[in-house]
Amino acid sequence: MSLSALTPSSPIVLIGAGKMGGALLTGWLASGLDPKAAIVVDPNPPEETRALLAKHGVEHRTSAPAGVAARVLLLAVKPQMMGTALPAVRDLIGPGTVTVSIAAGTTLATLEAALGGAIVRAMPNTPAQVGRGMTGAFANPAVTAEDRELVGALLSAVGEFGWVGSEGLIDTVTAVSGSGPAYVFLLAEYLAKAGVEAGFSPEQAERFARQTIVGAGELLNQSPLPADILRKNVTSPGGTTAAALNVLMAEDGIEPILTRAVAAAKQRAQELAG
Ligand SMILES: NC(=O)C1=CN([C@@H]2O[C@H](COP(=O)(O)OP(=O)(O)OC[C@H]3O[C@@H](n4cnc5c(N)ncnc54)[C@H](OP(=O)(O)O)[C@@H]3O)[C@@H](O)[C@H]2O)C=CC1
Ligand SMILES: O=C(O)[C@@H]1CCC=N1
Repeated sequence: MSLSALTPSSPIVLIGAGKMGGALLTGWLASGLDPKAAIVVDPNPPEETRALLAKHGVEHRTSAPAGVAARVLLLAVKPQMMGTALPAVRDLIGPGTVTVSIAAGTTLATLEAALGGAIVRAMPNTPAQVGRGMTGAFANPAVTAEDRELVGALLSAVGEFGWVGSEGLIDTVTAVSGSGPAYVFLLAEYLAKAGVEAGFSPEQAERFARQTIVGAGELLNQSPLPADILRKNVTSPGGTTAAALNVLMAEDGIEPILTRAVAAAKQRAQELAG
């Protein structure tokens, strides 16, 4: 099913159009969503979203409109705002509505108690802003095959998309790919800092570190080889990379740290569930 299933009388209503909501809307519009088939509800959208709404003529409301039954209700507010947001959007739900929440931690049980009906929990990430996201999703039993197709089309509009087999795995998606871009950006920051230590100017360090992450990511993207082989291809026996990897792959190196970081993110997702 394509986004043409969404029409002015059967619209998608986006609640919260900040970083993620704005990225999703950008992808939908680029994938052919009729701007008249979208309504955005956000009391205070950021400047980029305001420009996007103005450019495409998408209807913007500061609170949920009356008399609208959404085909898709997409919740993209912070988990901490859900308590306020959920009662305010209940009237947007009709018999054919599928609700999609991208909030970290907010459970299907919470969403079902507040809204009922067909509900999907999804977890995208910020590379969705450039159409290179990774999104995982899990649906409750009320979600129909048609809903799944439509939700899949919406989430595929900003990158890769896949259903996961249990709700618990959404917290794993959150910890690995939802938060994951931050881990990669931190690596870019620290590589640049280490470059300064090793003699670069800050500008040089930023350029060489950034392009290394970009280039390695693109090689990983284009190559059929798995990450460990690509790593080994950089590593000459007895060479410079081996010297660095001896540090990074030591017992107290990057693996236990990353494992702890992902576990901490997953635990926080579970805490956000309340
Ligand atoms: N950022 C990320 O990397 C990812 C975030 N997520 C999830 O996406 C959700 C949104 O995150 P993000 O886009 O980063 O957050 P943002 O703060 O950028 O966007 C949320 C937007 O919703 C607005 N808002 C607040 N309350 C309401 C309301 N009651 N009704 C409508 N709009 C409201 C906010 O306005 P105001 O600023 O005035 O509060 C803001 O414009 C979160 O639940 C997060 O867990 C999921 C994947 C990745
Ligand atoms: O930090 C967070 O809670 C959100 C969810 C995944 C990425 N950002």
